Amino acid sequence: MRLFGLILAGGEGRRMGGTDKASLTLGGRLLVTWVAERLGPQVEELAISANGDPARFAGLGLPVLRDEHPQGPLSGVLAGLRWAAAAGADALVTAPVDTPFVPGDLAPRLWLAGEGACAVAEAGGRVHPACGLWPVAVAEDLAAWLAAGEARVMGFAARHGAARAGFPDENAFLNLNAPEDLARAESLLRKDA
Ligand SMILES: Nc1nc2c(ncn2[C@@H]2O[C@H](COP(=O)(O)OP(=O)(O)OP(=O)(O)O)[C@@H](O)[C@H]2O)c(=O)[nH]1
Ligand SMILES: [Mg+2]
Repeated sequence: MRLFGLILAGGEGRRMGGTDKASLTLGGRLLVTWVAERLGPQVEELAISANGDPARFAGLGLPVLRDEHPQGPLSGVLAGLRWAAAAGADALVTAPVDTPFVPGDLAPRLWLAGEGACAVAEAGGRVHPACGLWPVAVAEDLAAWLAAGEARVMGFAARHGAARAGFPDENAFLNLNAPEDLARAESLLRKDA
């Protein structure tokens, strides 16, 4: 089984005041670095899904994949699936750049839950579909789904009967959408220290 990984960082961060969330720091480290360090060891190859100037990620040494048509996170998933398929991977594991505490066993648990088919993460009764596993075989169906104007990750997961992989720690999926979420993540870090 060849699993590739993708950090979703193609959003505009409007709730964060229009900041590129990848460039925010938590505990003195870039958010994109947090996610790269957690997801990278779980996959064979890792890339970043982002629009705008790719030079801002040069320090990470990872491929940067642009959306063909930015239409939400699924546009990034499609670019990632095409990249993974071209390199002979079986599936892509995605995690958003604003989820710094993403579990170190995300990929294997998603893989086990879905037995290689689509799977999404769940913790504390909430589903986190941007933390998901997508077989390369769904790429063209995703392209058609996006072309039909659909954009919801949860909707696409449901369309493929995605399995749910349960995780014990809700904080692992803490999503930094607004400045107060970043403050909460900083306070969790201080508690752990
Ligand atoms: N490739 C790609 N990723 C996206 C797109 N829109 C959102 N994302 C990513 O999907 C994840 C979840 O999106 P949000 O939490 O809404 O982030 P966002 O869109 O940057 O923030 P808001 O503008 O406040 O909604 C984040 O990691 C985003 O970077 C897009 O059009 N293309
Ligand atoms: Mg958004």
